[in-house]
Amino acid sequence: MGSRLHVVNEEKEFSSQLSPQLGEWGLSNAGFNYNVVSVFGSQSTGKSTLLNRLFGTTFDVMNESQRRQTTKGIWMCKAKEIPLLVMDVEGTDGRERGEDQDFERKSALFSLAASSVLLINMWEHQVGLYQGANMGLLKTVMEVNFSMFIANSQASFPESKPPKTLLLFVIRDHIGTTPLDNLRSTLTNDIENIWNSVSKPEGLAKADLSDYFDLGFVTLPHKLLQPDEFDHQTSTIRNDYFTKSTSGNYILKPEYHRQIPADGLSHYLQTIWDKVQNNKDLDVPTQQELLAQYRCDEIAAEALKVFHSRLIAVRKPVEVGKFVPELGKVMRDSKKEALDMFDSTAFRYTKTVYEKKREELTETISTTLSPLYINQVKNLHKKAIDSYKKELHARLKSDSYDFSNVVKESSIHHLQTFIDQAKEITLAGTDWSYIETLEQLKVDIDTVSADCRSDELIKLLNQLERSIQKDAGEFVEVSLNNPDAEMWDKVLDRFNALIERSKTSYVTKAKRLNSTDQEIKATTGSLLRRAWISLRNKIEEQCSESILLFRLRTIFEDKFRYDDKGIPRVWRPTDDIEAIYADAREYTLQLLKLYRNIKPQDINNLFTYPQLDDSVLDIIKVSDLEESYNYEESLQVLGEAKEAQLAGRFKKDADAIYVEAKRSVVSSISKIPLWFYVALLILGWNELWAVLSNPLYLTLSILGLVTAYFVYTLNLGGPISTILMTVGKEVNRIIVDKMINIQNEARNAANGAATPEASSDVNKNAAAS
Ligand SMILES: Nc1nc2c(ncn2[C@@H]2O[C@H](COP(=O)(O)OP(=O)(O)OP(=O)(O)O)[C@@H](O)[C@H]2O)c(=O)[nH]1
Repeated sequence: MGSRLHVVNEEKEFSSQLSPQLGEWGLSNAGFNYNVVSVFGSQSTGKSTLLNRLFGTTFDVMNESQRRQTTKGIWMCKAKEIPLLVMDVEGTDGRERGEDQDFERKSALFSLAASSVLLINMWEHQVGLYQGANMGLLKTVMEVNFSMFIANSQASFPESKPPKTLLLFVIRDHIGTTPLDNLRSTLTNDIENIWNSVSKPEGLAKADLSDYFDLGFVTLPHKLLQPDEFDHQTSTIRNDYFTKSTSGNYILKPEYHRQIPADGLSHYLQTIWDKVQNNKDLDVPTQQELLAQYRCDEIAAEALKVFHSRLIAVRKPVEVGKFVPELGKVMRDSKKEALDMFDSTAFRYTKTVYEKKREELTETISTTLSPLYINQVKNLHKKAIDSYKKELHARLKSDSYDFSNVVKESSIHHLQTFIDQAKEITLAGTDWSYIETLEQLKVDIDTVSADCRSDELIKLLNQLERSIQKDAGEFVEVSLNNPDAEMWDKVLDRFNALIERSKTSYVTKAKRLNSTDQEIKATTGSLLRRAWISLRNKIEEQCSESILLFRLRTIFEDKFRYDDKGIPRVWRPTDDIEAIYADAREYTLQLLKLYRNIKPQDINNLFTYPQLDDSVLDIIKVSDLEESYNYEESLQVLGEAKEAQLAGRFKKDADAIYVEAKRSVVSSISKIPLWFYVALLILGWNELWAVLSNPLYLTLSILGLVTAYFVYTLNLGGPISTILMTVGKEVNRIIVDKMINIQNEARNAANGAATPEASSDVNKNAAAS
């Protein structure tokens, strides 16, 4: 607390340390709960001594032996235990500054702008003397008071009066011979005279001194001659005038306060000094307003900084399309926190400025939050649509549902949820609106419902188409495998019945999906077209070349190889194979003609479907195949060329079967006649009897017959002959080798003395041969 600050130094420069110093003194957040006191008086009149005694400050006191000026510029120190800033101003008539009277005036202006109390320090013997009693300085103070506080007061302080200043005269070395009352009256008289001589602004010519200044007078005994009394008196003044607010003499009254909040004091004094220093008009109310603007901006900036930091966590997710449930709370809390922070300090500044700046801050906050709101509303919209889709699909999966009810319930629920959540993030006092998005959501929900219904219809159509395909596949195959004149009647009859069932089922389900009659009509038409295409595909499949050829061949064989009773024919030479063959072939070729066209006997069985037109295409999408399908063309199954080709191939197959039949007759004719066996028995009777009567021959014969039987029945003829052939070859090879060896040995024996080489050559030649 003992530290002091050279607020304005000898070079008339304002200190940059005032703001931190105020913080050190614990006054930054004091608001209006502080005061400023300045002391004026001639040089070396004990001003610093007085301040140190009164307020416990640490201003330099002149060294008795040197008698040199100690206070240069303006010093500031905080009073001990009182929220009071004390300014020690360089003494008037400063000898060191010589003719620089300008500083006096500047310091007076500066002190008056900040201080609620001006202490005028003077010796008792100076009372009544114009120069010594600083009367010149007082005149300056009174004059500048007008220009500083009053000139624009109507503009700046429309409701309030300009602040008053207390001039407290401290009469030093008061011996007591002249009572204080006399001194007071002399000084009051002098001051009144000065007041009267001061040129006053227009309209204030008759203004009273007491409207702007209060006067106070205290005396102090000689410090050196009456030290105890001096101490006692300074202590009394400190308590009564500056400490005890309940005391009758207490002078730190609110009416003297300059209404500069402590947090803005540094900037305010700096500006004041700059104006004073540059000899510019010093209009305190304007300065206060400027200060208010400056400080309110500063406070708002600090509040906004904190405000932005609160939004970091939610900003990104909201921007990337994520729904942030706590956004409403975060926005409300951060806005309130910022405004509270602003209010807590800024409310002390000029009301109009404060209110305007608060409005600006509110606007900035709203502008910052607005994109978050807009994004969050978009996210809500997306969330509502996604959730609506999911719910709709889930509910439509259940076996029994009423589409219109499901849509109604679900859409009301989602719209209400959207409204509730959008309301929750709509901050009071803003013109934010979610109505446009709500309207869009309604449209989108309707679109989703329509899409969903359309999907369900398509799903239904697909299911029925598959079911028709399966059922049609079975009866088409059965009917086409047994061709007769009523083949197509059977197919179409079954198909019509199937379509009738499917149509009834479809219409029932489509009505549950809330489809309109038009939609049902259009989609039923599509179902019929698709069903016909499926049937036609199945017919195509069953009339493919291979299947049809196989079928013709089967029909032919049935007719050719089996008689009318269905018994297989064993061809005899007496049979008229050619006629049977021609008959069967003609019969089959006639049946082939049935496959040419889908042509029922009963014309009523002919299936038709509604044609596609634009009104249908407006309602449903159809495949290209369905759109371009030609019903008339689809009635033709086999083209002429294909039929001729099939007939040709069939004839070849039939011919082959015919030739086979013919061959079987020829082979049966070429068998050994019976009489040959009778002749053989008569001629070979003796040999047969010889075998039968001899047990050995009989046994061998039976064994031979049994073996032959098994070889024949098990079809072992081939393998056995292969084995026998192989064995024969092997035996042949061994015999040849043996014979060569024997020949070589015989030749060696005949030659006698043949050489080993010659012998070897012979062997090689023999081997080679
Ligand atoms: N006669 C007398 N002398 C005093 C009194 N108080 C202080 N002094 C002396 O006056 C001299 C100047 O005291 P300062 O307190 O330095 O006076 P100042 O007005 O602050 O001086 P500057 O800052 O240089 O203008 C010192 O030598 C003090 O001892 C007093 O009440 N009576």
